[in-house]
Amino acid sequence: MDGPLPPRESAKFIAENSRDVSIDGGGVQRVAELLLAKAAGPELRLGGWKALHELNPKAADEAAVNWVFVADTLNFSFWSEHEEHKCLVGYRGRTYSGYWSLCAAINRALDEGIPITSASYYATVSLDQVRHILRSDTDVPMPLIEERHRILNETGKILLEKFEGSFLNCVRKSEKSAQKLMHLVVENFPSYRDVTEFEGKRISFYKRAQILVADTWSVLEGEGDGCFKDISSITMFADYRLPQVLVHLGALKYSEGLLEKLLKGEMLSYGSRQEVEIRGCSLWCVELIRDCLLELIEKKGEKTSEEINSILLDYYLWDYARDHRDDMKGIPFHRTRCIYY
Ligand SMILES: Nc1nc2c(c(CN[C@H]3C=C[C@H](O)[C@@H]3O)cn2[C@@H]2O[C@H](COP(=O)(O)O)[C@@H](O)[C@H]2O)c(=O)[nH]1
Repeated sequence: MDGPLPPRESAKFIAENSRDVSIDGGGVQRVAELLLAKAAGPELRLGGWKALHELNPKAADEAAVNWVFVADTLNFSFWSEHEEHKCLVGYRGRTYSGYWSLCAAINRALDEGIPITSASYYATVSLDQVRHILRSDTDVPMPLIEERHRILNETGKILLEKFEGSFLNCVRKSEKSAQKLMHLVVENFPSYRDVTEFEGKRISFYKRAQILVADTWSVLEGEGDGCFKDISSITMFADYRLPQVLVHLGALKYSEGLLEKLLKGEMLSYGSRQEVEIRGCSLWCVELIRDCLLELIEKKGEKTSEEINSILLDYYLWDYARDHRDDMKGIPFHRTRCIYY
């Protein structure tokens, strides 16, 4: 049986057939202009991954690659029922929420001598140990703890069996192809198979597989094993924050009915029509923003420190969403509880 449509083609197909979500051309242009002002800055460059995020590894060695692998294996579903009542992790004097609470918990475990980034450890780690490692400073635990435990055991066992316990061996098998690495990951690790159906077609987003490739590229600083010749073929990562920020910036629009549903906090199930339209239109929207930005850079002869791709746009927009949480209060994010994003 043929595989699903790749993410970029899936997104184009969804955007062309979407009913409740649409892309606003004027908004796309405005976001591209916002990004143009940053094109030569520190955010829209590969080095930002380390320079702007204190919890990310500073090294570019095997241990750092295995840190990225365990972080992206668990990189899903941090949103809480009530925004003011959520999982928080204190680490080295700062308090972290959401995705960063996961990174803080990983670094806290390593400081405590728990080898959470070693496959030989997490292949057989117990549920109680995972509860301890991911413990929250509030009475709200990190969501889906049981699924995180199951996925750690499953993923650790596969990494030991097929890649001698190190994700760097999987990276090396990709022969510096981002696409090959993405497919190696989804073929070998079931929890990364972010695939569903839309209008009778099998489509894929591969959100965690794509961000894993991107973070591997970033932690290896785009050099050596991380010098992927086709890194610009990786698209933005279809999570629940990017749609929210794209609506906030006016590049994406929801129908009245869908907006009302999201404002009420109703959940959308993984693979439902509206959930797929939100993810697909967001992905396609970022592709259009990238095309528009590259045109503007060309026209203005703007100098950029390196090639701008969808990964760097995604990272920037995700950080932007983090830094503008209050401005975005009125814009709901869609609530889907799943292990894929
Ligand atoms: N599109 C996209 N989605 C991303 C990331 C990240 C973090 N990665 C980079 C960030 C800094 C470093 O550079 C990392 O490389 C997490 N997420 C998703 O967001 C959600 C969590 O959100 P909140 O509840 O607010 O923490 C959840 O679905 C999570 O999977 C990204 O970069 N892009």
